Amino acid sequence: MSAKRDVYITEVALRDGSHAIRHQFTVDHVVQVARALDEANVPYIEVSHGDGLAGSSLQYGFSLTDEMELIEAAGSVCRQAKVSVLLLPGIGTVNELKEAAKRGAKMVRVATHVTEADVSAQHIYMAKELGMETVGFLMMAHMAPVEKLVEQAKLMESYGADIIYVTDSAGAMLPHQVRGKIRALKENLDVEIGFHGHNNLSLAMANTLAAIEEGATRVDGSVRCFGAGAGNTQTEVLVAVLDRLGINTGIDMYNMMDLAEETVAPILGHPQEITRDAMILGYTGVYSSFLLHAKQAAEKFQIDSRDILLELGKRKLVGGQEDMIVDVAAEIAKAGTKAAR
Ligand SMILES: CC[C@H](O)CC(=O)C(=O)O
Ligand SMILES: [Mn+2]
Repeated sequence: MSAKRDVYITEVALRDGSHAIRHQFTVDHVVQVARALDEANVPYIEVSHGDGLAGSSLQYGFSLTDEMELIEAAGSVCRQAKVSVLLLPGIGTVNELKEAAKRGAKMVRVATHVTEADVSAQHIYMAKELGMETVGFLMMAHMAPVEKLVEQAKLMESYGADIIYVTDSAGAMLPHQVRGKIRALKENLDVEIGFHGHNNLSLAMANTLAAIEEGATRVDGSVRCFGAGAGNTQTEVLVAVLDRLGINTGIDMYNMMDLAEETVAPILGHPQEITRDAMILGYTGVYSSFLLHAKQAAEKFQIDSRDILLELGKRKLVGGQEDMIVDVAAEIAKAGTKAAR
């Protein structure tokens, strides 16, 4: 396997997939998956609560296992892969970042809403001080026009980020929109550009390819689509498609396929599909991680989860507003009518 990779894939199942199983990863899950990913020569493996370091809470859902234990366990079985963590300033602090670095994390993705990059400065400075590879991760990128995205990305670059990601958190972006955003970042920044997609409109692969064609050299995938909503770009399929395009990821396709089928499928527990709820996430531009919260609220108030999701989209809720999902559900139930479609 050649050492030079054209595109670097970050495998996010052990972090984004946390949303899909209500943050119930065990050390055994993480060890099995991380070891196999490392053997498949995946360069980066992200491990954290789904909402990033310190996400374990009433608001976001409690983790079964302390994420620091999971981070350490992943690092202990990786020979070449680097363990990455996600950090949302305000949820995680520099203290958790330092602890994650101590436990073996080598990369951090400092994630903010697409218009709030200024809150990432302190965490990016600290990550650099800790010697970590540092990524600025601009979430809900569909909500900002290109000029705004560029402005925010430049802020993160000015704080010292090595890489900037366009993050399609809702799986709402269309390929021409991904192209426009990645192209603008390539034209205006000097750092590497990345893309993180969700498959709610069945466009994660197309969007990832569009990003790569425009010059992204960092992309995310989750094995077996093990991520929030309908999941992310399916890593093992992405490896195959990029290989067909002559783009070297350095990752062993057979190893990835075996991992997906034999290890990850049983952990996920159900096939990852574009369900009607997932489709609504992409259609209306709602955070993929809101899916299970909305389903739970729908059950509680005996209403259609699509009505909740549509209303969340209309109100343009962003990460951190999970508590409002129940409020919206209560309002819909009280009104006794379906929210207008
Ligand atoms: C809430 C954090 C979120 O899951 C990060 C991410 O993967 C995304 O925005 O897509
Ligand atoms: Mn995601």
